[in-house]
Amino acid sequence: MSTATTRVPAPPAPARHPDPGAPALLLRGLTQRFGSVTAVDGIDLEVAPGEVVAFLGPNGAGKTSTLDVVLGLAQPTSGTVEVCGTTPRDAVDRGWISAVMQTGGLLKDLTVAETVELTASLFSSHQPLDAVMERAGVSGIAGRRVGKCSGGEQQRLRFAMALLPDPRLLVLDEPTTGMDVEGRRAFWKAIRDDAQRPHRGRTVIFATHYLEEADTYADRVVLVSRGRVVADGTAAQVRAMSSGRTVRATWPGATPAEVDRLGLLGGVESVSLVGSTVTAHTTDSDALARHLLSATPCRDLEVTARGLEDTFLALTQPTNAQEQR
Ligand SMILES: Nc1ncnc2c1ncn2[C@@H]1O[C@H](COP(=O)(O)OP(=O)(O)OP(=O)(O)O)[C@@H](O)[C@H]1O
Repeated sequence: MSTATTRVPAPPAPARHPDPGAPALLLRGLTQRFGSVTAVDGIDLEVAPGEVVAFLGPNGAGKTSTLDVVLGLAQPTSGTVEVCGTTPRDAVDRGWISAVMQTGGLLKDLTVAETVELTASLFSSHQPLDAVMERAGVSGIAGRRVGKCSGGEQQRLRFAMALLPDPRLLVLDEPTTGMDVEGRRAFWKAIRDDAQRPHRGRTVIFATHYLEEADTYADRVVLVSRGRVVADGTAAQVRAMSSGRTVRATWPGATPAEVDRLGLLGGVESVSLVGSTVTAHTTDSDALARHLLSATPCRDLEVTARGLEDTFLALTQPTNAQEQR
């Protein structure tokens, strides 16, 4: 009988760095259903290395369901996800992706430094502890017990823990919920300073329902509603998606019927009357302003570009037809 043995090739050594040409994140047709609820409804998204992306949407838009799949915490119903060119699980194992979640993961009797040290012991290799604490802005509170740290300090500590493997992709799920203004500012300063360090190329994706956070801290805003991407671009581009302007004026003694008739003018999308203030959204503000100043007793006329908030509402609020479904 032959005793020939079959040589089994050794598994390839783990790559220490992701393929530089691979997107930091690639979602194709990502769908997540929970029973009859479609939480994520076919999301396609490609994020390049180094981008800071806000995943913005109202409650229940599907942000957490998407990020859970990206982090390998859940399997999608259908569609594909690649993190740095590999599967989420593999990316987690290699330390290429890590997360700052809203809650959990902290023991309140340990100090900040002990927490970072304990977390570091779980990695086969990690960044120097002093360096991650410095970058996350917790060096000054190294000896403080976690239970005595404010919400913002605890989030910066989670950030320090997430930096230990020096991840290429950092995922933050509504990281500043419940923080005061100063805590939010300090947290975002630490995140931005880290992302802007030369040659790091760290990609950051953060879920938020704070418009101002998306506007201020993200290079790119991906607006999601009902499990779908409804806008994608810089904050300025997303704002411009709901074209048009807001025209506001004081109309003493206006009747609802008179104000409703403004809706018949070309370009007027909506009009409302509160007290004697008329507010209209229109794609032709010149024509509406001319009409208000010449054919009505309106005064104190104001024309403003739509804000991100108007766009957010316009793109995420259900239409009547959707409400009736
Ligand atoms: N495990 C689950 N079982 C059933 N339904 C779920 C589950 N997880 C999420 N959902 C539903 O899926 C939808 C999307 O939820 P998800 O938490 O992803 O939204 P979100 O944008 O993160 O919202 P929030 O900002 O409130 O956290 C919601 O309708 C939610 O109730």
